[in-house]
Order: sequence, then C-alpha cells, then structure tokens
Amino acid sequence: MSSYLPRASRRFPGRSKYSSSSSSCTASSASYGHGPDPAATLAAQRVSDSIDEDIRKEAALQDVQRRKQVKIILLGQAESGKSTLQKQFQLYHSSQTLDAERPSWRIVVYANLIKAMRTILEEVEYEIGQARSEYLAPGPIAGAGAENEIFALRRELLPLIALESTLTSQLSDGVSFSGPRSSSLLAPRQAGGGTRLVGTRPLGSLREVPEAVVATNRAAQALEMCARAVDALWRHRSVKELIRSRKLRLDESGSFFMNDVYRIAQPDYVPSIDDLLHVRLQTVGVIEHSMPVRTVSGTYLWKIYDVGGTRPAWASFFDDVNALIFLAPISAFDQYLEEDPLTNRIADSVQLLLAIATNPLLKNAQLVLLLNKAGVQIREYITSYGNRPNNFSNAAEYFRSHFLSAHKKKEPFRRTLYVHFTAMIDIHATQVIIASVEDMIMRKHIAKCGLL
Ligand SMILES: Nc1nc2c(ncn2[C@@H]2O[C@H](COP(=O)(O)OP(=O)(O)OP(=O)(O)O)[C@@H](O)[C@H]2O)c(=O)[nH]1
Ligand SMILES: [Mg+2]
Repeated sequence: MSSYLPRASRRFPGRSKYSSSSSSCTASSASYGHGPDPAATLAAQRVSDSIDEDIRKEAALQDVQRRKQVKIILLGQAESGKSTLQKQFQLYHSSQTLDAERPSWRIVVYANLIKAMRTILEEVEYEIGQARSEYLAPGPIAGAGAENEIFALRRELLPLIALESTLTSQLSDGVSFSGPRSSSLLAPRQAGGGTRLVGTRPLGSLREVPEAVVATNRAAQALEMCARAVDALWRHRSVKELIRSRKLRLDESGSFFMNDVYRIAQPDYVPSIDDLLHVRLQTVGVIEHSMPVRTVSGTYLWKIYDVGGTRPAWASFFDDVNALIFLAPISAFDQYLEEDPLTNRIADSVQLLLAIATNPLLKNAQLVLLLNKAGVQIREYITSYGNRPNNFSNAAEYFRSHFLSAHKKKEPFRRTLYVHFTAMIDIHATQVIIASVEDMIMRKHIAKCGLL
C-alpha cells in the first residue's frame, strides 16, 4: 500500500499544502473561537476520499495485472538449454519477434564457427607435437602428408581465426571471460583454452555499434573466401579420426555450423530459426522476456526469466513465480564440472534441483523438470544396464527415476514434479511440450486466482 502513496500525492500536489494551510487556518480560526471552517473541512475530506479512491483503483488494477500475469523462471546448469527454451517459447507465441532478431545473430554464428575451427586446429597441433615425440605411438594425425595438408589449411584460415577475439569482444562489450569450457571430458590441456563467448549486451543494439558492424562484415568476407578450407578441415580424415579417437567435444553449435559452412558463407546469409536454436552465447545475469499468451480465458502476459549459469541464489529473488522450469542436460552424464572435476554433471544437476525445490521461498511455484538434450546419442554411450537392453527408453527411464526419487526423498512440500524429455533443437517436439507445460501452468494459475 505504501508504494501507492507517493504516486497519489504526486497526482494531488496540493494535498499536503492544502492540509497544512487548512490546519493553520483552523488553528487561527480556533484562536478566534469560531471552530473549524466546515467548507474547508469538506473540501479536505473530498480530496482525501479522492485519494483513497485512487488508491483503491490502483490496487484493483494491480490485482487484475497480477491475475493476468504469469511468471516463469528458467534454471539449470550452464549450457543446459535455458536460452534455447526461451527462444522456443518466443517462437511459439511471438514468432515474428524471433524472426526480426535473425540478422542480429549473424555475429554469434560466425563466432561459434570460428571457435570450432580454432579448437580443432589447436588439438591437431597438439597431436602433431605428440606424434613427433619418439616415445609415443603415432596418433590420429599419421603421416607427413596429412600434416602438410593441415598446415596448409591452417595458413589459409588464419585471417578468419584472427577475427575471433574482435567478435567475442564486441559481444561482451570488451569484457573478457576467459577460462575453461563449462564441462568437458577432455584432458585439462584441451579444456583450458580460449575465451568464452558471453553476451553482455542486447544483440539488437550491436547494429548501432559501428565497430560491431565492421567486425561482422569482415568475418562474413573472410568466411566467404575461406569456406572451402573450413569445409576441407572439417572433412579431413585426420580431424575425423581425432574427434573419434580422442573424443574431442566441440560445442553443439560448432559441429552444426561446420557441417553447413557453405550456406553460412553466402554473402547474403541471414541465420535461420534452426541456426538460432543452435547458437551458443553464454547468458550473464537474468534476462526478462515478456510475451502475450492468448488463451480461451483471455490474454496473459508471460514473463520468462532466463538465468545465466548455475545460480540457485537467484531463486530467492523470485518468490512470486508461478512455475520454475529446471533443465537438466542428460547427454552430460559422462561429463564433469569445470570448477570441480570430481563432480559429475548429472549429480550436480540433481543437487541443484534439490536446492531449488527445497527452498521455502519457492514453495508455491510449480516444478517442471525438462531432461534436455535427450537426443538419440545418449543410448550410444550407456552400456551399464545389466540385463536391460541398451536402448533409448531404458536409458531415459533411468534418468527420470533418478531425478524423481531424489525429489521424492528430499522435497518437503509434496509438490508434483512434472517431467518431460526434450531435445530443444527439435522445433516440432519442443512446441508440443511447451503447449502441454503451458496448459498445466495456466490451469493452476486460473484455479489459484479463482480461489483468491
Ligand atoms: N544437441 C542439442 N543441443 C542443445 C539442446 N538444447 C540446447 N542445445 C545447445 O546447447 C547449447 C547451450 O544452450 P543454451 O540455451 O545457450 O544454454 P544455457 O542453459 O542458456 O546456458 P547459460 O546461458 O550458460 O546458462 C546451445 O548451443 C544449444 O543450441 C538439445 O536438446 N540438443
Ligand atoms: Mg543462456
């Protein structure tokens, strides 16, 4: 209530003046023994009533807004797919706004592609160095012929690679986020290099920054010139062998864009929606996205909060959210945290989910768990199933029951945990799940508002 008062007094600037002059008038009248001036008292009462009415209207308006507003927070490990889910929500409800953003993502696609190339070349150089050591068996880059081919490609690609730091710096507004990738199976040397691609300013605003426009255009020109070399590097037999035998893990975006380099290298290239779902740009802080959601009971304003990285601390700022959507990337079952190489990423996801689910400040929020990155590849790796067949449904069920039993054991509020398997890069499948999750959230929200 107190928050309305300054506004009311702003709208009635004369109130305090009037009241004080009224009281001084009353005081002076009283001193002459005439009692309060009835006209002045009536006027003061009218102003006061009018302010009360204004406050009531404001409160009613706020109440309607609150009923017509749905707040969702997206949480989960770094790289779990939160920003990709946010884009899927946008695609579902406001596809024209996502469409309008497509040109702004060009700089990120170029940066993702260059980063993948640089990672490959660094690994290749390391392997070549190893192979030259007389104590080691020949690695995946066998033979002087392969070495020379790769060195020639590297020479061709250097002008493109040199642009990486400029693109990265434009995206992070000059702030450098160095350090290892967020998760990796790789040896420490492999995981250690490079600068992270972090978005610290709205992409749309980069169109107004001349240096960002110049850097993007230079990357486009360099890529057009080097497309053949990028493709040759990606398809080189030694690189394929390196990826296979050393389990070189590129970002999801890396292999996707490398596979499609000729399309991306077109001078009039504009990222597709598919590209937008594959790009990797780390989120910093909390980004609020609003979108109208039309239902049979009217239009609601959905506010979706995309929280960067693993930040359970943010949860306490969102005690009035309707639902909490937690993403756990199950393809990361064989990966470990960069900050703690002994902690498995699935174990970390379970702990993070429990920290959020047991937070009393969030006890009124509905809980949705998306077991993401549930593509077919998970079945290729998991072999320890005893007598059970090593197929997708068995592997998926294993993860589902793992999360569900941890939740059931520890969650004190007896909330239902709604679980879905998702592959956030699959538009059709994700849109079906979004519809089902939204339906559940809306039904609860409407029921709750009806009870108030
Ligand atoms: N293959 C595959 N890739 C996915 C899936 N979901 C997300 N990705 C990719 O994973 C990468 C990371 O996704 P983001 O949405 O940026 O992850 P995030 O949780 O927002 O990460 P932070 O901003 O660092 O907290 C992106 O390149 C996505 O395209 C999925 O289901 N399958
Ligand atoms: Mg993000």
